[in-house]
Amino acid sequence: MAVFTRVSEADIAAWLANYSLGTLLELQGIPAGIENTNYFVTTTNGRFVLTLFEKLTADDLPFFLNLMAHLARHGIPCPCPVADKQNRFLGELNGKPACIVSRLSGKSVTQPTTAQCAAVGAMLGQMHSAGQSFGEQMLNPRGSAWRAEAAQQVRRFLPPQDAVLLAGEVEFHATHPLAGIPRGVIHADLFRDNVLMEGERVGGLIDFYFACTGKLLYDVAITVNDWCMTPEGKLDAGHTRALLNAYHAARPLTAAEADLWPIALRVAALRFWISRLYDLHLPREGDIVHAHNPDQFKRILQNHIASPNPPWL
Ligand SMILES: Nc1ncnc2c1ncn2[C@@H]1O[C@H](COP(=O)(O)OP(=O)(O)OP(=O)(O)O)[C@@H](O)[C@H]1O
Ligand SMILES: N[C@@H](CCO)C(=O)O
Repeated sequence: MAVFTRVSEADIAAWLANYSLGTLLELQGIPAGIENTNYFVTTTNGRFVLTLFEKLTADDLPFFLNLMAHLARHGIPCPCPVADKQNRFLGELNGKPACIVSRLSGKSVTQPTTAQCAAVGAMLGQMHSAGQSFGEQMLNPRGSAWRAEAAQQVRRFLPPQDAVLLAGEVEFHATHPLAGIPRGVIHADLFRDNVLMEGERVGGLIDFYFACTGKLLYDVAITVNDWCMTPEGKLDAGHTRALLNAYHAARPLTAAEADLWPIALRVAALRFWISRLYDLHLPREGDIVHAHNPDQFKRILQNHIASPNPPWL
């Protein structure tokens, strides 16, 4: 249930007076999601999504809101923040930082087709290209320092062979960083549940709150590790090639990126193995329990280590 902070029709009607969005027609809580409170808001001017941020603070948010506005301006179907009458994207509602963004159409899929993988690859390539002209920077909060620190903290919960695998991988990536390849704005969490599909086309990319500045190939690896994975934790070669070829047509991959592809897949798997272990064993106070299974990413990581020639273009 992702309505942590209640908003009444009277609350939103008063809040909307700060905007040029017309008057409220309908307010509906959105049950999906685990981080923020989300409502669908329909006004006389259209369909929107209201988000109340439960953890991110008003200091964190301008990067994400400005990024979404930038990408939307470039034609990427991502939520576009609406400015209030003082021309600000960020407001406050019921004691929480809040914003209202455009509502996109489509539904997330769980078993993507080859054509849908290609559509996501193309959209990711376009997003990376459009992101090149975004002027703001954000360090990756789930980068190498975080990996080392979080791995240290979860180590004591693991059986010995998993602790060895984890420590070995953290060390490997600390000494084999993804160097000398293109950087830019990355989504960093483009899993299936963060893409709204309309048949074979992408209706929307959502949930930009892990976005940061990083290696573009790492973002491709995060996306492939979710979209192109079989239930056994191995890459589906057809889906992977479809996604990569469509990406390449939008933002050409380089020879240096080809060389680093196996390592990018490993470090992307490691990041989610660690975060899932951390959320399982060390949940933050007030976190609701959710069912992301760390073992799935352990298996993916082990399979990547065992197959050093993953599908490429
Ligand atoms: N701009 C949007 N347009 C259409 N639907 C949206 C939009 N933003 C959110 N949604 C819907 O709301 C649901 C929850 O949103 P989201 O995934 O951003 O939740 P969250 O709690 O912020 O993040 P998390 O995925 O980390 O739990 C999505 O699955 C989607 O159905
Ligand atoms: N996409 C993440 C959770 C949200 O960041 C995962 O599946 O572990």
